[in-house]
Amino acid sequence: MQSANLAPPSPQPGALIAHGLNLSFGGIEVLKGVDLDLRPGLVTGLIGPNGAGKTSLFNCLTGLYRPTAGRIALGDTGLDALSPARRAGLGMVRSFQHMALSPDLTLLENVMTGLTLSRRSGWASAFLPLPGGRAETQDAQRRAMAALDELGIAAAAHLAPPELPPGTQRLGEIARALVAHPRVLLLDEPAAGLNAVETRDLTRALRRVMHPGLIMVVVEHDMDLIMQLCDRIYVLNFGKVIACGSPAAVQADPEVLRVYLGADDE
Ligand SMILES: Nc1ncnc2c1ncn2[C@@H]1O[C@H](COP(=O)(O)OP(=O)(O)OP(=O)(O)O)[C@@H](O)[C@H]1O
Repeated sequence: MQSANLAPPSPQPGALIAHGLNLSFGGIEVLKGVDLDLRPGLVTGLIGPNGAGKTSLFNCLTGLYRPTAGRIALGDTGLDALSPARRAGLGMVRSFQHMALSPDLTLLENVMTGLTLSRRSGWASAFLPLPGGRAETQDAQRRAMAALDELGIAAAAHLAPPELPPGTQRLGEIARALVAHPRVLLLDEPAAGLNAVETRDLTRALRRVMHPGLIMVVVEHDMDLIMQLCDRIYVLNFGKVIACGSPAAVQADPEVLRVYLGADDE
């Protein structure tokens, strides 16, 4: 069993690494010296009480927020000077809390929008007789259908999101995020608004789509999902990493228990 200590694991090729991240807003320190080692082939959970800094940390990784100190790298590529769009171009995809699908497109079309960045001809080619456009659209449809199939919701491909239960819509959002085969998938509260059965199905689907080249990072308050899905967990409290390790090790960590049992008087 891995121990819940803060010693940084040895670096791994292709990992998403953060070192010494600080973030402040108007003198208030939101992140304090955060180190992360997010590895390909592992699902890493990021947990902590409300306001601990989890979403802010996601925002630093994707480039939405500029840390006041520290370094972030994906494999050999330093990300610090790169815009959110450049980071997305490197294969970093993020789902936002409550990021809805478009109600005016079918589920399949929604997932196809996840390929927009990698299309050569742009969406005009889907409607105009441009050379190569039709083949590209057919390829996008094939890829989107494969993503839906992988998540077990291909039967709903031609329905519009308002016709679908929340769990299927959420899986559709995941399919849209996965369709372009990202290197890094950052999920912000994927179980928000789902019932227990939908959350269980989501957990299984996320486990199924994991592969050795994918770095999956999940911020979530649902502890069942976190404990069943994650290989490693970082626990944040007041902007600091207080524990890191396997689900079993983190659950047994006295500092984590103190924070989660409400005995934290910091
Ligand atoms: N743009 C901002 N301007 C000012 N303060 C901010 C900003 N973004 C985040 N914060 C502050 O940073 C702290 C951490 O917020 P953050 O949303 O990252 O926490 P969290 O762990 O994701 O919380 P939750 O679980 O409730 O989503 C909070 O005190 C929040 O008010």
